[in-house]
Amino acid sequence: MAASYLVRPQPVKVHRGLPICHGNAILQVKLNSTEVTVLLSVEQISKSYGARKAVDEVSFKVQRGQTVGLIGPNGAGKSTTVGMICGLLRADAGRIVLDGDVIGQGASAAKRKIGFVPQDLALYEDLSALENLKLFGALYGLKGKQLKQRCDQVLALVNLADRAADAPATFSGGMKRRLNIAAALLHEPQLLILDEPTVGVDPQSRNAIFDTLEALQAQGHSLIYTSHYMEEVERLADHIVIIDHGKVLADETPAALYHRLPAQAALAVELANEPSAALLAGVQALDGVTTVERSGATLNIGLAAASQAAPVLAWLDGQGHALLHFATARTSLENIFLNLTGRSLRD
Ligand SMILES: Nc1ncnc2c1ncn2[C@@H]1O[C@H](COP(=O)(O)OP(=O)(O)OP(=O)(O)O)[C@@H](O)[C@H]1O
Repeated sequence: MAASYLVRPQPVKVHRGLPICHGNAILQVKLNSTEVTVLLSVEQISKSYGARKAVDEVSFKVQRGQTVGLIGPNGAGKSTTVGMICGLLRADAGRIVLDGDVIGQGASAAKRKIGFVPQDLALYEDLSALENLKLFGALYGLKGKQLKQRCDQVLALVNLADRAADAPATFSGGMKRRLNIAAALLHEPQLLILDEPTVGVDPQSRNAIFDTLEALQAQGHSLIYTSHYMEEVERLADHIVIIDHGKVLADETPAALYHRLPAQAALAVELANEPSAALLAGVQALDGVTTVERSGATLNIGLAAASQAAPVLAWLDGQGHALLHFATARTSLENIFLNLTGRSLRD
């Protein structure tokens, strides 16, 4: 809250959640630094559509300069949650505080601090990319030299400067999405919210979107990124909020989530012959083995630590099994949802 400050601090540059202190700017803050770095506080928000509770007492925070990944399967409540944060939907209960101001219905200064990239593209297909941006910029009250300057800056940021004169009708899905991101950045929001920005986008364009988002992160922007792909959220997010049936199941750093997984490493061993049930039971009984599955002649083994791979291989060798091939890998965070719910993130 603005009232939390003894003196409102000078603009403090942040990078990935850490304030970069200039002079004694940060010393002017009365309360502890944790409160000062919180940009968005989502506090027990709920929303029902008729009898269906889409969002059920969801809480999380976004620190300045941080990227929060909001992940959950289809229908988990992600879009409803970000819709309430943007003030597009009214929460039935709870409150949302952005930079000290409560987000409500109607136009407000607080909402101007948010840039929103919705799931459905919002572009005029037949206007040029630049004309689209000029239109959105004008809606935000930008004009003249400032509007032109911001259009050029955001086009460069999303790597579309050379396509400024072309219409989105001629763009790939990924390029349209990047133009949509550019439009959301025109008014220099403090928080950029992207709702599943890679849906319907090919892998190359997906990488171009990630490049854009990583450039924004390097500039100290704060992001909320919703997805049902764990590897996307893992790549981008400093903090991951897992949501299912409208409820928060976990709210942690990727590293902390990894620690919640029983298996930290995966070992795949291809044998000359299909392994017997007795062999599977033998592997399962070894120290550090969390899971064993058989796929044809390959054993897929979950390990509590990567260091347990060598004793498992030695044991198999000792049983007289010819090992044709083996490979180890870090376990995937994708498994955390399965671990928390017993279901897979995607059907
Ligand atoms: N306008 C609406 N009217 C009625 N029910 C809705 C409406 N919008 C969403 N829902 C329901 O609310 C729940 C949460 O939907 P929401 O779109 O927030 O989930 P999501 O996690 O964003 O899913 P997706 O990844 O499919 O977009 C779902 O059960 C959905 O069917």
